[in-house]
Amino acid sequence: MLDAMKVGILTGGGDCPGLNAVIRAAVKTGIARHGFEMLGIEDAFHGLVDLGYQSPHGNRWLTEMDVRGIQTRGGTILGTSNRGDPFHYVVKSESGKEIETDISDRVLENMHRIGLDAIISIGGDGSMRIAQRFFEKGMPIVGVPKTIDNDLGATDQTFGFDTAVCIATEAIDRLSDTAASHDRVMLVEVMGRDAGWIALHAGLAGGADAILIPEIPYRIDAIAKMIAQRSAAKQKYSIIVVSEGAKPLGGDRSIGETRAGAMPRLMGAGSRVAEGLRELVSADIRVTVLGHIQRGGPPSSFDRNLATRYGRAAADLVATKQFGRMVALRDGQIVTLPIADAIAKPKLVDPKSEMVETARALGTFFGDEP
Ligand SMILES: Nc1ncnc2c1ncn2[C@@H]1O[C@H](COP(=O)(O)OP(=O)(O)OP(=O)(O)O)[C@@H](O)[C@H]1O
Ligand SMILES: O=P(O)(O)OC[C@H]1O[C@](O)(CO)[C@@H](O)[C@@H]1O
Ligand SMILES: [Mg+2]
Repeated sequence: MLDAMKVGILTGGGDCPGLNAVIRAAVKTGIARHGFEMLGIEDAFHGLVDLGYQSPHGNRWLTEMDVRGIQTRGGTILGTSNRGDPFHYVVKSESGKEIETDISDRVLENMHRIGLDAIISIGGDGSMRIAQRFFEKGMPIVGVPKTIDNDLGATDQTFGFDTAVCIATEAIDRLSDTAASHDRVMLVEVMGRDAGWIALHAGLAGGADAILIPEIPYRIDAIAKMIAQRSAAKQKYSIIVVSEGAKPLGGDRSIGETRAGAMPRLMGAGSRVAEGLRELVSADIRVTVLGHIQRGGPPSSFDRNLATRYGRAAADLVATKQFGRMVALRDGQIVTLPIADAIAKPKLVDPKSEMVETARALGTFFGDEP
């Protein structure tokens, strides 16, 4: 009899609703259909950088019991990391300075030491870039696209996005009540990095008066004019959704902290718009930053099902040894394609898209008109 395939599964990048549903589907399909032994790797690649890594569980063999019912839970039972790319691993030099180094060979050695035959990597653009580099170094790896940002190419949607949009929409609904009651300008800052997907979808669903996305740089005087026009038309309040990556025309994103081995943190886009507006309008202005609320909690049924379909398809990809490929959603169907295609270019909002045009048709302002 052939030995069972040993398959490692890990989650990388920021957590997002639906990760546990992928893990459950891949583990159940892997064990029951393909006879795999499934190793849960802790905190993205950290569990393969150091086989003694425990934070707090360490790597562990997963049974069907371990994944029972977890599709309803946010977060990831495996833990994750958005700092720890093995090709740019951060270590402390003798002087205490943080420096980046390539420890990818160690990850491959450790993988062979445990006897793993394949890896399922669940992650966003950052994780897929890492997966592609490992594939090019000979690692048998398949990808599953996740991220609330929905910025990964080659798939119509990543799981987690739908839940994040639902949370942001609910927040806009709630803030609209206060805005209307107090005649205020309410700014809602949402996540999404350099893509305006969450802002666009939640803003349209919540009937926002303005949506500021990275793909359409804004002019603060134009937003002030919109507020004045609304006020003159007896609409004394305004809801403005601001992507964390939004930027003024000719300006740059609002960046907070930068740390070695991690993407720069986007911070302060909403406050920056508020500060600009305070100089131009007399209305009372408040800023709400939704932050990580968008990433936690139970996934929507759409995300659970998408994640479940992805997890099953990823296990099937491993069983048929189709490495270097990622599962994706295309026109409602689960398909597979090279990971390289998914990372070729980020998926951004097209300012001329039907959805933007629909919002404009309803009077939504994008901050770009005189
Ligand atoms: N699988 C991983 N293992 C270790 N580090 C990772 C992994 N994935 C991403 N990182 C680190 O996190 C950084 C940020 O990645 P990024 O935040 O883009 O994650 P992602 O996978 O795209 O998911 P998301 O965008 O949803 O957070 C990467 O540049 C890398 O340093
Ligand atoms: O959890 P962290 O490290 O603050 O990362 C926040 C970033 O991760 C995401 O939530 C997902 O990529 C982005 O929308 C956001 O910019
Ligand atoms: Mg990303």
